[in-house]
Amino acid sequence: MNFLQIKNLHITLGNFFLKNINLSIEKGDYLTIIGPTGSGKTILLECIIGFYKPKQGQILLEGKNIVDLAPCKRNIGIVYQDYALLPNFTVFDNIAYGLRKKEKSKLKIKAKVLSIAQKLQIDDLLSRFPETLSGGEQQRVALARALIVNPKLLLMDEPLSALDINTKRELRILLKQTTKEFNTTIIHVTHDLDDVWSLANKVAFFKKGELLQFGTIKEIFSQPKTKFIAKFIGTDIFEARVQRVYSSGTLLECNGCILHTTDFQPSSKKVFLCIKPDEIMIFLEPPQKLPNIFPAYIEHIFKETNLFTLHLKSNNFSCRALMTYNMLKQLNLRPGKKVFIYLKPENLKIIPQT
Ligand SMILES: Nc1ncnc2c1ncn2[C@@H]1O[C@H](COP(=O)(O)OP(=O)(O)OP(=O)(O)O)[C@@H](O)[C@H]1O
Repeated sequence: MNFLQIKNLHITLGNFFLKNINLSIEKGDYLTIIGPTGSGKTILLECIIGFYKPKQGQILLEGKNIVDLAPCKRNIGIVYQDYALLPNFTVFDNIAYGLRKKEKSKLKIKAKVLSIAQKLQIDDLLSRFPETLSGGEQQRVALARALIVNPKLLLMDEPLSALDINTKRELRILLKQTTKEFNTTIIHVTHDLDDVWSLANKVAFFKKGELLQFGTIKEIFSQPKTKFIAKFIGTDIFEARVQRVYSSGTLLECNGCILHTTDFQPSSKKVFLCIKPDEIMIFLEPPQKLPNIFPAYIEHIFKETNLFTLHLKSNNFSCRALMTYNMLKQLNLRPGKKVFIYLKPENLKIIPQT
């Protein structure tokens, strides 16, 4: 039995439809929901918590269909981007708020609040009021308030998006540690692929009310099902033709280059070739006896967060490569420099052109 199973779910809200959603997760899974704006990610969360009733379908939590259960009876917590703390309550009272409905012993409440506040490193803030806290501190309080009642399932709608990069990083670590310790099952809506990489083990991709792909993080990132998903997750896409399928892979023609990949796509001759910028290798001299080596030069180098993106141009195509600062320095890479690109056959993925 799956911990959470969503079966044939249809939701209608005004002119918007979520259509035939099917997915299931296990206890302790961390599912991130991604996709363009307006694709129905929040509506799905709010349907799971019980704010909207589906038109059709089931939401089975530990085998029990909860669609007719009042939100307060579902034992599902939710954390929003804007924290939604009670302004006239201290941090202590905000965290204790939900627990007081279940637990009457003041001593037990105090001990639980202290314990979770310590875990989330906000125990020195307990007497303060929300408006005196930073965004990162408020989000920790919101998280403590959600976790203290030990929800079966915790839903989070862009919980880190209002925070700066460093606070996001710290909170991701805390989120990972705390939810692991509590063995919380999480569904987290985000626009930030760093959240997906650092937190999730499963990913659901939505577009215009449809679940386009659902799978493990490896499946989504290494085998995106459509060109749209591949682009969204930052992969470079090229049109290619299958030349030959052989026992250990496929030979492709792409802009006049012949490429080897270990991937198969037998259903289609015309395919898209996906190259992930973090999987491109750069050499100063052409390595011997390796396939898929192309001379290129560096057009531009851009700094993005703590990595550098190199824009590379070969005779046949342009692509991007991600590098650390150390790598850039070690190879003395700069705009205009000639290099050799190595596209490892295992890293080249193909999807059909439909
Ligand atoms: N109560 C409502 N009644 C009618 N339409 C709604 C309602 N709530 C949301 N919508 C519409 O449903 C669509 C999906 O909304 P939703 O908030 O789920 O998108 P989202 O994928 O979470 O987007 P974002 O990434 O921008 O937060 C949007 O077009 C939105 O305008």
